[in-house]
Amino acid sequence: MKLGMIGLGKMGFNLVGNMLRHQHEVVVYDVNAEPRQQLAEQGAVPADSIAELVSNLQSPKVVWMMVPAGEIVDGVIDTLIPLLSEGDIVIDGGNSHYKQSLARGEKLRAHGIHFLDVGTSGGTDGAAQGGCFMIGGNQEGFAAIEPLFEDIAVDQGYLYAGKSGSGHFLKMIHNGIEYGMMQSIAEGFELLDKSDFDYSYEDVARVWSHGSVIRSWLMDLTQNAFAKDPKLEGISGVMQSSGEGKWTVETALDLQASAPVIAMSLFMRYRSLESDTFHGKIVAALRNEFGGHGVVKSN
Ligand SMILES: O=C(CO)[C@H](O)[C@H](O)COP(=O)(O)O
Repeated sequence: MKLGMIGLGKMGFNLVGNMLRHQHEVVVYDVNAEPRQQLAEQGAVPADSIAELVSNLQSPKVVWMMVPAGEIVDGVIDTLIPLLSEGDIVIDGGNSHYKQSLARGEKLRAHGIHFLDVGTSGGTDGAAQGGCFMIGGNQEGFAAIEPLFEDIAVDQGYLYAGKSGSGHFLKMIHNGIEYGMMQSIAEGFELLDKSDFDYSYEDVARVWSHGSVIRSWLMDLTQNAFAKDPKLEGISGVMQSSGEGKWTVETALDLQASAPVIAMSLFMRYRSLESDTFHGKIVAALRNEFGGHGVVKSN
């Protein structure tokens, strides 16, 4: 099929490569000219603007957005609306908040445009070789492009989950699980590191990756990371986050559901951004006040 891709960062770029390998025709646009040019060399049709991209498509026009979550998504949708017609399909494959996807679905529905909110997982390799897609939104729109997902997903790696928002909700929960799993793996290795035993962490990750209950892609990636740097001395322990863990915890609070592992994983990320804390000083001061316990003086 023929479709347009807006946003050629790591994920969008690799998805286009995957689509081209499966003989789909892809018209590509990004604010940066370089990835457009690189993909043109692989057979994509480069466009200099969103309007040019849309004019290169046939009805029903299918436009996939792979741009950073937030205002940029709304900006692209506002640009697309006057360029599209009833029955056309807009896909948001980024990590948007599901509530925003619900609202965007409504907005596009008012123009007769189908909207699909698609959570995309599998990292950059998955995007290039076969990813995992969690799809919400208009069922008619999904049915029209299901063959695309059959091609670009790993075997059984796509799911039409239901109404608008359900794809991005599923991806948000997936990322919450991801936080908890990564934190748990990390804590296990921290305990090994603090013990009296002398382990090769690469070997440990390898053996845990083979037949153990905790074997997983994340464990494979742990092995890869230790293979490159046996004690990870080249990187600091600052753990950034881009919002999905926070949204998962906010959702747990809204639902009055308990999600302690995911919540603590999120807070551990925040803690890693600070080298010292005011609350730490207070607890240390109080221990000193009530028990005369020693404090570490600051420089
Ligand atoms: O969606 C992803 C993986 O599934 C992205 O890599 C996302 O950035 C991960 O979340 P965070 O940046 O908060 O760790």
